[in-house]
Amino acid sequence: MSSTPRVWDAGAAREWVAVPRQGDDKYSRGVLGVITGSTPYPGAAVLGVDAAMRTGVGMVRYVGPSAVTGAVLARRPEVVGGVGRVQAWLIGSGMDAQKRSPTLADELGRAVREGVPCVIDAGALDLVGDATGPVVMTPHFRELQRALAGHDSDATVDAIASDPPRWAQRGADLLGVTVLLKGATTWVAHPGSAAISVTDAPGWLATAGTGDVLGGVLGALVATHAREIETDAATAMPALAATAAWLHARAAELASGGGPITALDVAEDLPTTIAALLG
Ligand SMILES: NC(=O)C1=CN([C@@H]2O[C@H](COP(=O)(O)OP(=O)(O)OC[C@H]3O[C@@H](n4cnc5c(N)ncnc54)[C@H](O)[C@@H]3O)[C@@H](O)[C@H]2O)[C@@H](O)CC1
Ligand SMILES: Nc1ncnc2c1ncn2[C@@H]1O[C@H](COP(=O)(O)OP(=O)(O)O)[C@@H](O)[C@H]1O
Repeated sequence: MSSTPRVWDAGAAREWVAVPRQGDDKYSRGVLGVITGSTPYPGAAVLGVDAAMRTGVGMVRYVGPSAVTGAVLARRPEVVGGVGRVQAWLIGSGMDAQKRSPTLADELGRAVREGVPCVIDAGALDLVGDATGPVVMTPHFRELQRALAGHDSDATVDAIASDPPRWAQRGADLLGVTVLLKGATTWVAHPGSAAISVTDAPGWLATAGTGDVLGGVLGALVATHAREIETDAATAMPALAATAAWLHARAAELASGGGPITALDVAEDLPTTIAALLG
């Protein structure tokens, strides 16, 4: 489908932030399961988990190597370690698919086949086709090229960079999932729907680890909208992806104030950004 892209704005984003209701508890708000990070990239797990908690979620369950779990807990002692019931999974940030251990392959395989919504990033993008529930994948240009390599030989990095909305849509149509394509403008596409753009992120956001933060924001939004996704995933998944990119861009703007930022700065400014959005 090629209708005019929609530019996501505050009014649209406000509809997709779950505010705790009277009587909610940590489970009814939504639990996010996270399998991210690795010995070479422990920071990706810390960044994603910190961002998820600061976006607002009932609980995060983290599954990973003990050293990475230690780093996550040192930053966020609220996190619960180990597998348990979750409303959504965030997987893949800070991982290398080529170096996946059998244990990790088993954990990731179980997660994507559980039927709950999955946010799939970086080193788990090869598992998109195995998922049995709704998926939003979060590639940058090189990652989208790799994900489409077996599907469309025209999908080069240069081609994707020269027309990101077309390739986000092509990725969504070929893989049958929601695609959030990262870049200076973020493009969200879903099979059969008009694309959504998220614009005006500061260029300072182009720094290591901000994509890992975005994964955490999106994971939290997906985990706190299980009911909406079950009712109408085709509406909810792209809307939640666009809202995550919008919050991420606005938190980056707030953190930056015109100057440089780190990925953790963006995560730290998420609560103020969300409070301002909710007014
Ligand atoms: N703190 C952390 O733990 C971080 C972990 N990260 C993780 O790192 C993994 C790899 O992500 P990438 O996006 O880098 O993966 P990509 O494989 O897409 O990018 C690597 C590419 O960048 C090229 N490259 C490397 N250094 C370069 C340089 N100095 N100048 C120009 N090109 C250069 C390489 O040749 C390669 O083609 C992912 O799992 C990601 O989640 C990143 O998010 C960065 C932060
Ligand atoms: N020039 C830019 N202007 C604004 N935002 C950008 C720019 N380049 C990248 N971004 C954003 O920064 C983030 C980088 O994510 P990613 O490439 O996954 O990095 P990392 O793997 O280091 O976390 C994405 O949210 C992307 O949309």
